[in-house]
Amino acid sequence: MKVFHSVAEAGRALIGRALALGNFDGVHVGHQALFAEARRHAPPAAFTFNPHPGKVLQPDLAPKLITLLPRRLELLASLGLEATVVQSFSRDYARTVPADFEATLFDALGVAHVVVGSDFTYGAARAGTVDTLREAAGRRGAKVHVVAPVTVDGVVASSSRVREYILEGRVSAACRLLGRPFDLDGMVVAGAGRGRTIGFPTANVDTQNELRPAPGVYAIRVRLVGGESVGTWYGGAANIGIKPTFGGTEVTIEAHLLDFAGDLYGRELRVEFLERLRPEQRFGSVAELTGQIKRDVEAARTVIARTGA
Ligand SMILES: Cc1cc2nc3c(=O)[nH]c(=O)nc-3n(C[C@H](O)[C@H](O)[C@H](O)COP(=O)(O)O)c2cc1C
Ligand SMILES: Nc1ncnc2c1ncn2[C@@H]1O[C@H](COP(=O)(O)OP(=O)(O)O)[C@@H](O)[C@H]1O
Repeated sequence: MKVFHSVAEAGRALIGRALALGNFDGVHVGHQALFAEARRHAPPAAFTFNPHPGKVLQPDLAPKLITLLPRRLELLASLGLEATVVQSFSRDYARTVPADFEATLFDALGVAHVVVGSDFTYGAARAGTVDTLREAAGRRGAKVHVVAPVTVDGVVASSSRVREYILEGRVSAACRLLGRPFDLDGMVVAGAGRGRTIGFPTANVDTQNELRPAPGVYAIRVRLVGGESVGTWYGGAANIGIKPTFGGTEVTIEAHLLDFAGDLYGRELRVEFLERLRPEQRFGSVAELTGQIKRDVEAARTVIARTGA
């Protein structure tokens, strides 16, 4: 997938294409429906903003992102989009009037089809609507396709709903709306070195991702992202929390990989959250904790076998 960091850089590359518009945080099943619709009309491409407009316009209220830009682009590429335009979003850009945004799409980029969700608005004060977009397209012989909200088990797929689920630790519910497990990438850093001594070494994952699941114990899949054995998957059990048994105060994300022995320090991992197993607890002794971790690992094996990981 080609990534253009401005409309000027895209030049004539998107002429006649079907362009899906949105922030696409999380690239959930609703977003995926937009790309599927685009594909029905012409070679598909996406137009998205970075930073997220909320971060620029209301930094204090801005949500934690499900996907940082590199992951968002990776997902868009995996869905078969030919190109994505990443429009840099600023307070200045936010003043773009609807007619100028329309000119960007249909005159500068020259796309033949635009695909949006039914609640799409654009331009300063969100004055542009699906109706004004349709008129602007019609005047140039282009078409607008509006995709109805996608629901899963009666829940409308939305980035804000996915964020809510993740923050509540409801990672299997998030998975249904994302169409894949929620994941985060991070580097393995050193911890207190206690894991090995209790029989469950854990990779401490230092992530840049803004959103993390609520504290608790999870069944996970882990993929090595860079270096040796890239792409290999391991099942695992993760703890997100402060390790109250040891009087910890800082929240860490640690992953015990099943059937793995080796050195992970300095490696990059992708951790996929499959299912929440239980809340984090304070145990009266290390023996009680390790007894419980054994049971967690067995529970994780069952989940992983069921999800076909
Ligand atoms: C599956 C799993 C579940 C865990 N559950 C808890 C827990 O409920 N309470 C707790 O205090 N620590 C829990 N831990 C964290 C362990 O205390 C931690 O892995 C161990 O102390 C090693 O820490 P270190 O990496 O800082 O050396 C869990 C770890 C794993 C892998
Ligand atoms: N099955 C495994 N799962 C996770 N890490 C493992 C595993 N086997 C070996 N390791 C290694 O052990 C390290 C964790 O050991 P641990 O004693 O918990 O130390 P630390 O507290 O520094 O993370 C990992 O970073 C990794 O290099």
